[in-house]
Amino acid sequence: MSYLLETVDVSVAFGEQTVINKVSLRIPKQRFTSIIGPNGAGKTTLFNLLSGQLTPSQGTIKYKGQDITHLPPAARTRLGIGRSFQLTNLFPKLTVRENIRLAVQAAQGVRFRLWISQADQRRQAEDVERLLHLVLLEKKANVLASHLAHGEKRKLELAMLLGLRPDVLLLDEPTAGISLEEVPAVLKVIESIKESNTCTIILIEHKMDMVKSLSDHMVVLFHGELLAEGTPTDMMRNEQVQSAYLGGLYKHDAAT
Ligand SMILES: Nc1ncnc2c1ncn2[C@@H]1O[C@H](COP(=O)(O)OP(=O)(O)OP(=O)(O)O)[C@@H](O)[C@H]1O
Repeated sequence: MSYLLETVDVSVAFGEQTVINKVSLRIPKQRFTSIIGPNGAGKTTLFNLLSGQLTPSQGTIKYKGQDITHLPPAARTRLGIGRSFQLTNLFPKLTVRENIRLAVQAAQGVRFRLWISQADQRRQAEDVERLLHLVLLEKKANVLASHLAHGEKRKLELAMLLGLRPDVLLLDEPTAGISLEEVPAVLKVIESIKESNTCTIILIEHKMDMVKSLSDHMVVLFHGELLAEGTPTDMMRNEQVQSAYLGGLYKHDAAT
């Protein structure tokens, strides 16, 4: 199996507290990997290491075999690592279609060109419509982003990320903060992205049940350490994982 992203013995400490402790991970290419673990396990910190918001105090991060440990976030984005940023990248006064068009144009580098060919324009328009369809926002294409419900904003954010044509998509709790009724639609969009087979997806989530049917591979973090990894079925059966979630090591409704 080929691996896209790899961490080798990566650690991070904030003051006295070691938040990620010697984590070695290999993320398989073109697969759906979920990083799960209870609150405070270190999931977001690990994402920050992958996307470049944080530099590890120890260890190495590799992307397509290249050492990216000290590359800043923008350089990683250019290499094809796309990360969702909890709705901060939307333009509220533009319509849904205009928002997606901006992302598609950025990927084609046409925003800074004075002239673009008709073929490029056509390709751009086709891309925008394809993404609108993929994230189930066709009926909202002409609505201002600021007028969307929270779950719809999440879907728009996904379309914009995909517009940038990433090789790997880092999704940080994509259903967090949205209403229960909207969760299935957002999960359906994520499933469609998976089925489109265009990129490797890494998602963090603290509720195991939410992502077990979507995931090919699961990584379980606990107290900053890699507790276990494997298929969702293996993880559901794994006694250490069960006790981390259910057996009093962690008293929360995280597994439900
Ligand atoms: N910038 C920071 N400074 C100090 N401590 C931090 C910082 N960021 C995270 N932490 C601590 O690191 C630990 C892991 O946090 P992190 O956000 O990575 O966990 P998580 O698994 O993503 O949790 P959640 O599911 O609640 O988002 C927590 O104890 C948190 O308080």
